[in-house]
Amino acid sequence: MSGQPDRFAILSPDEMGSIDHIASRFIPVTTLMENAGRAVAHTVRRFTKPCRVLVLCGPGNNGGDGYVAARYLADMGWPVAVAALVEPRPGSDAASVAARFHGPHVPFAPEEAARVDLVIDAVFGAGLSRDIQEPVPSVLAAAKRVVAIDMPSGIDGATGQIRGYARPADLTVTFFRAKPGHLLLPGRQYLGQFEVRDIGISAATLKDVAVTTWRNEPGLWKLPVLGLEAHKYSRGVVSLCAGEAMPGAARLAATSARRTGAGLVRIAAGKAAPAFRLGEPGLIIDEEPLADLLKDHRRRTWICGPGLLPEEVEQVFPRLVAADRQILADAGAFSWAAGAPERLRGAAVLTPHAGEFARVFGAPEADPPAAVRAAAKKVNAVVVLKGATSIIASPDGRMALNIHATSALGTAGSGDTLTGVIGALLAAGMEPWEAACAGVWLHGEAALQAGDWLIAEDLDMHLGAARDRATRLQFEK
Ligand SMILES: NC(=O)C1=CN([C@@H]2O[C@H](COP(=O)(O)OP(=O)(O)OC[C@H]3O[C@@H](n4cnc5c(N)ncnc54)[C@H](O)[C@@H]3O)[C@@H](O)[C@H]2O)[C@@H](O)CC1
Ligand SMILES: [K+]
Repeated sequence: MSGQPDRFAILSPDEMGSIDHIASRFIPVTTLMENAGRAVAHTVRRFTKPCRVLVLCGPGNNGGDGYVAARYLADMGWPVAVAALVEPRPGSDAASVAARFHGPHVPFAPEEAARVDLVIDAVFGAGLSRDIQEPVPSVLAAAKRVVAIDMPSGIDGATGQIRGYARPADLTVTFFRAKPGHLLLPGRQYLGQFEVRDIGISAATLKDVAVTTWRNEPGLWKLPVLGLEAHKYSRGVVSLCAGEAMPGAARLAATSARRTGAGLVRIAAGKAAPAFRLGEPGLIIDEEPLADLLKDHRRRTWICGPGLLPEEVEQVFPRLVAADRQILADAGAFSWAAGAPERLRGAAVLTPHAGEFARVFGAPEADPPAAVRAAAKKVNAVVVLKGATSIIASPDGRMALNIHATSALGTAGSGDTLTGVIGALLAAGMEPWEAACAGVWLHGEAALQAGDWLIAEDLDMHLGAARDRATRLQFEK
């Protein structure tokens, strides 16, 4: 796809399979496997002092990596045995590396796993194609410590979902690039320490697969620069629709938009104006009818939803669409569009949390990334599914996964703050998917700085420092 940096690429197991296939034109699969197994052995050596190891090997190439790791550890003098769930298919690459392990083979049984200090899980990786079954769960459960190769067996690399059973690992070593299942929950919680190791595959191979998914980091996007001639209109005007019921939500969004560099933030409050007049002196409150406010074409970006009741959204959202405004929809907009996602067509960005997403589009079930991508296509808008791992999907197919955040963001009002942050970046002229990605990262960084007991208002005070950090990081290679 477009020019997003390769270093942030995330590859689905199928895409990784294509990369392996392309790489194997230049490097034999057995060499890739050799590199993978050696990388695991070296990572294990750094992870723990020498101890008794059992390597659990499955029938495919993940098992192949396991046989190689076993040989390297044995060569280092560690006591190592292998237990094969199923022997690799004769003539396969895995069979060829398995033949080079000359140490002991023991039964694939819980007693064997319990006897050793460390189990290396090379049962299934990218090839996991169905729920795992006994004896795999009992054997993994009996282990004292586990190092997983590529992915803890049972975690779906594409979705992070558990296929039947998974045992949390203490260390997971994957190759070349992370997979979605490493970032998405619950998979992310099963990795322990996580390492991505080079196995000799060139980044140039990424050009041959259409990468569509990236880790959300500065450099995936770049923040607007404050030019010498900047003025409040060039920096961007953010307008918010507000109501009487929950003025706090609109104020939080307005303040964070101001703290994210918006030149001017105005609240279209109508009858609710008195509720806002005693607020921050730098906020402009408009009482005029929306139709009059929309005559001002400098007011391009509108936030619609925080603090609004569904019937209030009904009054304003269609008019904003008719006036061809750039709309960021949140909160009340999702109650208004419950079960009717087509109502949100015309918005540029939607920022639902899981409950709101389910209300509008249905629950994402077993494949959240696919569900968010489908939702973005359906409404032709960028959709941010907010959560511990936020998923940011564009209707053109690009998707970013954000883990740069903290669960301390699970506090009232932090979603309104995010809306303001993204609104300001939109108003500054960032392309919607990039604005959404940057907003989610800045919001996460502000929260990391604010600490575990943050309240939504605290985030504002850290947005400037979050911006500085993003600006530094976005030019790193
Ligand atoms: N293809 C390559 O060039 C390379 C692959 N690598 C490794 O190879 C792995 C992928 O290898 P494979 O594609 O062979 O896949 P796996 O080794 O993950 O598993 C595939 C095998 O497991 C079986 N299987 C899948 N789910 C099962 C279940 N629930 N119960 C029982 N059997 C099940 C399949 O029928 C197949 O025989 C990666 O995870 C990585 O560790 C590395 O060696 C680097 C090079
Ligand atoms: K594994």
